[in-house]
Amino acid sequence: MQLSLLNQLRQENPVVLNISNFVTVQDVANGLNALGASPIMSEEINETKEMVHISDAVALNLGAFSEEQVKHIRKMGQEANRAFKPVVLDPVAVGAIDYRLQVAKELLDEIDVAVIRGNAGEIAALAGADWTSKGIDAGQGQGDLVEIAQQAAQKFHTIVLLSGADDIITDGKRVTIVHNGTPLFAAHVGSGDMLSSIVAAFCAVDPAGVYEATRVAATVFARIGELAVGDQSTMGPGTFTVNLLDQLQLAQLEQIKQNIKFEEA
Ligand SMILES: Nc1ncnc2c1ncn2[C@@H]1O[C@H](COP(=O)(O)OP(=O)(O)OP(=O)(O)O)[C@@H](O)[C@H]1O
Ligand SMILES: Cc1ncsc1CCO
Ligand SMILES: [Mg+2]
Repeated sequence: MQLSLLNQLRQENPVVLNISNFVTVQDVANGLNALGASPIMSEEINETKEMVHISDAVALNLGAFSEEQVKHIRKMGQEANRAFKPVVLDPVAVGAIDYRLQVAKELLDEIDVAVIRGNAGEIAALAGADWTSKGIDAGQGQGDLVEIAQQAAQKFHTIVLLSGADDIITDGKRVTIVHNGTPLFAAHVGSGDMLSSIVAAFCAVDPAGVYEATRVAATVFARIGELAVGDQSTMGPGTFTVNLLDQLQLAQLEQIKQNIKFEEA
């Protein structure tokens, strides 16, 4: 795996344009900034073209959209397609709310999305698989998550990153499973949103290799979570959040490379 993309990202400092949600906007901005990218957020549709022009990648988060924001998201995605800037979509809670699923599918029809990053419930809903989601959380189901991720990737012609205890990255055929990470990620609302924007940052560094960029992003983020926990046996989400932000900036490639656990299929 080309983990050295992290150093390239830190050198290039790509601008990542985000449609964020009001819950996690600061996590996303500070997470990108600490890692070595340059975040910018927008809530004004009239600046879309200029915003996309100055950006290297776009992350569209469906966490708390309104009808107005959907118009903005559509325009931003289409503008990014015209400018050949990679687009990442985070389909928050589409497994729990049918209306969200419908909007997400419409956007996927209208925008050429490079990567969909969601949890099991979200990706299962997009794939049309049997699964019970719970709000923004993954929920429960019986299906094989690798197959579900592959189905979603084939259906929408994208790379899919299905995150959770294991992260599954697939283009519909190739599969990488990353075992690194910590359950404390799930105790911090916004871990997933941070990851989606970080995927966009890696895609900006290597737009020709979205699959590689996505699996590197997942691995780097998971290892940084582990470094944030360190050898402490008890840690709560408060300290984890602070340490995560620190490690996003401080963690060096050599530390990240230690103890990588992934398999390819
Ligand atoms: N139990 C776990 N063990 C290890 N890593 C985990 C676990 N749960 C989540 N993660 C990691 O947390 C990060 C966010 O993924 P997650 O699937 O929790 O996103 P999400 O459900 O969209 O989160 P949110 O919407 O609350 O921000 C990923 O890097 C994932 O690998
Ligand atoms: C809690 C929550 N509600 C809508 S978005 C969000 C943050 C996770 O994306
Ligand atoms: Mg999420």
